[in-house]
Amino acid sequence: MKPVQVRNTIIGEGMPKIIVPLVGISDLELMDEVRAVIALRPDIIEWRVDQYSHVDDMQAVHNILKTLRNEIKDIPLLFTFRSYQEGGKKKITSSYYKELNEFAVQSQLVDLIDLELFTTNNILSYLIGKAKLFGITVIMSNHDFKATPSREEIIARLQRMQEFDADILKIAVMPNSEADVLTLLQATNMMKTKYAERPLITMSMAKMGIFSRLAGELAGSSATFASGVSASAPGQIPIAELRTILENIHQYMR
Ligand SMILES: O=C1C[C@@](O)(C(=O)O)C[C@@H](O)[C@@H]1O
Repeated sequence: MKPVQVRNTIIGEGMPKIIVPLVGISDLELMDEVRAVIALRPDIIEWRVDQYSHVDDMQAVHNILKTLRNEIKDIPLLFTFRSYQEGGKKKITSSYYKELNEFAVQSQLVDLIDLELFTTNNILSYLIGKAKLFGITVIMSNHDFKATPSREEIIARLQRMQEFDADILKIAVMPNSEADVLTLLQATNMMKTKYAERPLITMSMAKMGIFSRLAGELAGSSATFASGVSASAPGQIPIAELRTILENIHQYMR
């Protein structure tokens, strides 16, 4: 597996990287939130654009994105519009999904972009092409907020992302039993050891899935999401506590 470097952060090497989301809905909230999150020293900051109340106003998105970029300086910034079907806040058309992500890629203000696997094929291929052209790292993603697919299905989805030439492959699933958490961890480890040429990010959500957010170094997930000011998905734990756990595992595991 080849690590991916984004600014000074190397994903796929050493301790799993910690990503903290921004979920503010107004400009004011986002400004307060970004300052608080920077102070928590995340490896990567994710802007969950679907949470932003002016997401359908491209000029507003552009303005706040410039401000966020100025604030966070050299910390890698991930731009994520999470679709409504996959747990996001806002319903938009597929043409606006295309427009928004294309704008982000071309803006030179973001370092990574989240593109969902289950986006219409031609839009997905188009956006990946654009991202490659502009040197933006693509995290391709899939989310199941209801259940955990079989180990084979999880691996198949991650393989499809790799076939699309995504730089990083990500899946988040919901456990309905402890065994489901182990299924996600097994799928991650099988993918990593047998098929993955690129870094993976995997998690089993909610309280039951917490182990998966800590076990990246064992199972093969190269990054994990922690909460900063607020969580963006069930099961995220505060960054300071997560970092202590990951550092202890890193120190005593090798
Ligand atoms: O895809 C993910 C993972 C996530 O859903 C989680 O479970 O931590 C949180 C989201 O903000 C992010 O875009």
